[in-house]
Amino acid sequence: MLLEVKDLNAGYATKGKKVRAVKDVSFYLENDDFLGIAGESGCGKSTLLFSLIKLLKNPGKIFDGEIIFKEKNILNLKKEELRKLRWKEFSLVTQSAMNALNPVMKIKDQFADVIMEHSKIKKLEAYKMAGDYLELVGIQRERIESYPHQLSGGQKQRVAIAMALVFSPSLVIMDEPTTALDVVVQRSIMEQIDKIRKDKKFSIIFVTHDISLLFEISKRIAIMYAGELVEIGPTKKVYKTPAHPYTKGLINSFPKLDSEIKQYEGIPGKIPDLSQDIIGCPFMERCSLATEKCKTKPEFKKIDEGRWVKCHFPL
Ligand SMILES: Nc1ncnc2c1ncn2[C@@H]1O[C@H](COP(=O)(O)OP(=O)(O)OP(=O)(O)O)[C@@H](O)[C@H]1O
Repeated sequence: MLLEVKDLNAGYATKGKKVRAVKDVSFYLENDDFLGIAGESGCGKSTLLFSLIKLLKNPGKIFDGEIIFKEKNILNLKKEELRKLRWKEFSLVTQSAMNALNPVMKIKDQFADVIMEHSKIKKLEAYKMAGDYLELVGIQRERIESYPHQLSGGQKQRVAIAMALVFSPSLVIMDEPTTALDVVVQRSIMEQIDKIRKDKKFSIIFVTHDISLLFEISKRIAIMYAGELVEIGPTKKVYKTPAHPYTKGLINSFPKLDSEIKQYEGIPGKIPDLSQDIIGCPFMERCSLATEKCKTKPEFKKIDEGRWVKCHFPL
């Protein structure tokens, strides 16, 4: 087991208001796994990702729970211990990663900075690694001599991804890594990342608004609703036989590549206010199958091998 998350609660406490963006979330991640996280805007996906590697920024806070990464509870680690794990054991790629590149430094020196700060590797070797990793993500190695402004947006984002992979971490967290790019470039980058992942056998947790890409490319999928994890399982099975009514609604709300049907339905209603206490199932107000029982909180229960759902009446 690479990562185990137990009853994680996180969110934002400001001016007497507490937003519970991640509520009692539990799941695990194996080595060589590719977990996609789906859910509507504001359901807590980014808060969850940043909590996992303790990078939640103020006023964000982890309230309680456990995050066990390679048998260590991340939440008990001191700053210095955590710093040693970053880049080497886990790394992060965000939508704006490419903007974090220094405009007045050649790509090779940006690699060298990261590599030399976290290892005893010397400059020339770091330059060679920069070239190797650029090639890995589909950029000619000569481009290590370029400055960021000489690269396209897609290339810059590939550079940021290459940097996140340079120490072969076991876990790469990706929060909308390709959203700033056009759809064709997005797909091609994600397909390439998955190829590298399979080859090097690391794990990815991935968030994107492109739900069809998420369903196509991930091995397992987690569905979040109003801060809660409502379903998790192998992607193909979840797609074919969604167990939570919200998952079914979400699948019906995006166009399918394999279908003639051009019309797709949205889910009426909106996600509840996360600063209010939610009693019972958070999806109850929008669910056509809801009964009196849904006023009580459903448990996250196992329904099949590797599949869990939080619903009193799974489909
Ligand atoms: N700095 C903050 N202060 C207060 N509340 C916040 C802050 N950042 C996020 N939130 C709230 O936390 C909840 C979850 O936000 P989060 O960004 O994790 O969701 P998300 O699913 O990643 O959304 P999106 O898909 O739009 O990125 C939302 O209700 C959001 O308004």
